[in-house]
Amino acid sequence: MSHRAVLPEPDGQLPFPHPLGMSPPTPALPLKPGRHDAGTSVRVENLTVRRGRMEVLKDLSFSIPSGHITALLGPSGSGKTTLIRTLVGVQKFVGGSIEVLGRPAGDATLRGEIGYVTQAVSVYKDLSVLENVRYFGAMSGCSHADAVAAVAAVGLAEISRRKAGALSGGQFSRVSLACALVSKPKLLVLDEPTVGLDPVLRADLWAQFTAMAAAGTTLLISSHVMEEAGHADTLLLLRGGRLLAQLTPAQLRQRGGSENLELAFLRLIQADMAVAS
Ligand SMILES: Nc1ncnc2c1ncn2[C@@H]1O[C@H](COP(=O)(O)OP(=O)(O)OP(=O)(O)O)[C@@H](O)[C@H]1O
Repeated sequence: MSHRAVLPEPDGQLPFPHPLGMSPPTPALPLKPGRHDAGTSVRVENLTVRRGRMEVLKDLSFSIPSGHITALLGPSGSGKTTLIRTLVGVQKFVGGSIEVLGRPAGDATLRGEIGYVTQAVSVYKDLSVLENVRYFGAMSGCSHADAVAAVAAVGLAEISRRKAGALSGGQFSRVSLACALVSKPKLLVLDEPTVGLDPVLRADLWAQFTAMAAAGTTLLISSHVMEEAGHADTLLLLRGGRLLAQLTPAQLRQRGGSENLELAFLRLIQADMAVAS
């Protein structure tokens, strides 16, 4: 279903959430060597999104390089989820253009190529880990072996027959990740995947994301945790619906004058506020 063919809800949301999955060229960023770089996966140009009466994204332009990890960071309410929803094609936009993997956001042909893990985990509690992953995999024509591999990739092989309802919070959210991974998406979009996870699990997940990027997957990951930004190749910093900067963690440390990414981001925000006032 094309983005334009779907009637939006009054606040601009599309009437169904489906797991879908774009720009002036981004200034050249010094990305880590050795990663795939087949070009650009997402191009966004002058994107404006309204929810209700509020303009929640204002004239954003950026691009996301293929085969790299891009972290989307910003204070609560800055528009991270809205941006993700727009990229995957479930949120209407009122201005600008978005191209995902060379097609308009929301294009039906993108369905099998984008994995989207929402903040609210959508997993069936009365199905086992493997059954959940097989169910979501079946929608994209994946085999049993694909499902087994996805369960193993998130470290749940040993408990693959356990009901999802009987898992810990961290295990539960990894089932959701396996459901998104099973179809081997080219673009994986994760909305705050590490919320509520302990530091060990968080580190495990980031190691998996890094391995996926090395294998050629493009990842867009939103997070509140600035510490995690250090694992990403590129950072998109949002504030109040505007793109404050797109830069590497090293560039953020340099611009913010601190090795501590949280402090460096805070200084960028303060500088932005000073300019605005
Ligand atoms: N359904 C909605 N209708 C109207 N406004 C909304 C709706 N959902 C979100 N908003 C508003 O849009 C803005 C951006 O919200 P969004 O959820 O994208 O931010 P966020 O950065 O993801 O926040 P958080 O980190 O807290 O999840 C906020 O001001 C929010 O109040």
